[in-house]
Amino acid sequence: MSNVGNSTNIMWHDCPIQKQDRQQLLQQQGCVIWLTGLSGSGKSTIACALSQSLHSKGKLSYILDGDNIRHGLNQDLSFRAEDRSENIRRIGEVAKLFADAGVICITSLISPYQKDRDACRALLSKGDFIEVFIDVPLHVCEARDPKGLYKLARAGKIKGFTGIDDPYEPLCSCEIVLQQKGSDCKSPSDMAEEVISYLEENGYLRA
Ligand SMILES: Nc1ncnc2c1ncn2[C@@H]1O[C@H](COP(=O)(O)OS(=O)(=O)O)[C@@H](OP(=O)(O)O)[C@H]1O
Ligand SMILES: Nc1ncnc2c1ncn2[C@@H]1O[C@H](COP(=O)(O)OP(=O)(O)O)[C@@H](O)[C@H]1O
Repeated sequence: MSNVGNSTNIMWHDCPIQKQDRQQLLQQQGCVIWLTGLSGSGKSTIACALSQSLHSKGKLSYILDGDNIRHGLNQDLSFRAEDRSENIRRIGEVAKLFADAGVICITSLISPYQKDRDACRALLSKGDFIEVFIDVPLHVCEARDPKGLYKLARAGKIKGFTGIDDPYEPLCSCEIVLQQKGSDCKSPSDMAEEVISYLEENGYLRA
């Protein structure tokens, strides 16, 4: 019996069918691909391109998108620093369950704080957390502005908007950097293929 947080006298139950058995069934390695970057950097688009490419290869993936999860599980959370941290923590825990199920879980969240991303990495076994920084400069994201949110933030109609009056802490160390700089124009599917190459080279797409 143990105590975890506010839960007392609880006991972990194991099942004879484990992650390895599910991976064998799926012929892949369950893992978390953590996409992070500014609003408008391309997280959702790249997540979809990646999921489509994996699907065409017969690999099971699932996307946890920040905007979508805030429609349900995380609808009680705002964009204050502590709520963003709780958003990341919960999605990190859900992603861990997907990885344990043997699924390639793709998360698509701004996740602006290094310590929150590191805490999610620490939830998983070594190699199961693949951090991907979508390194697109603010001026490019702002020029895209597909939802008109940067315009509203610049006009002071949204307070605490990432990149404008709220921080984004770039990555110290991560597995993959996808850059969109100057004349280096990569399409979302080019970027997704960079991630696929990493997965293939590191054995994630076989049991
Ligand atoms: N204040 C503020 N700052 C940043 N983003 C905002 C804000 N308010 C609303 N939005 C919209 O919420 C989307 C980001 O949600 P996330 O859950 O990914 O954010 S976070 O990781 O908790 O920081 C983000 O989606 P993306 O553009 O896909 O990143 C925005 O559409
Ligand atoms: N590699 C890319 N090159 C050019 N435009 C892109 C690229 N990736 C995404 N976009 C465009 O940028 C905009 C923002 O993309 P989105 O995936 O919604 O970003 P995020 O989820 O990070 O907010 C969309 O209009 C999308 O079509």
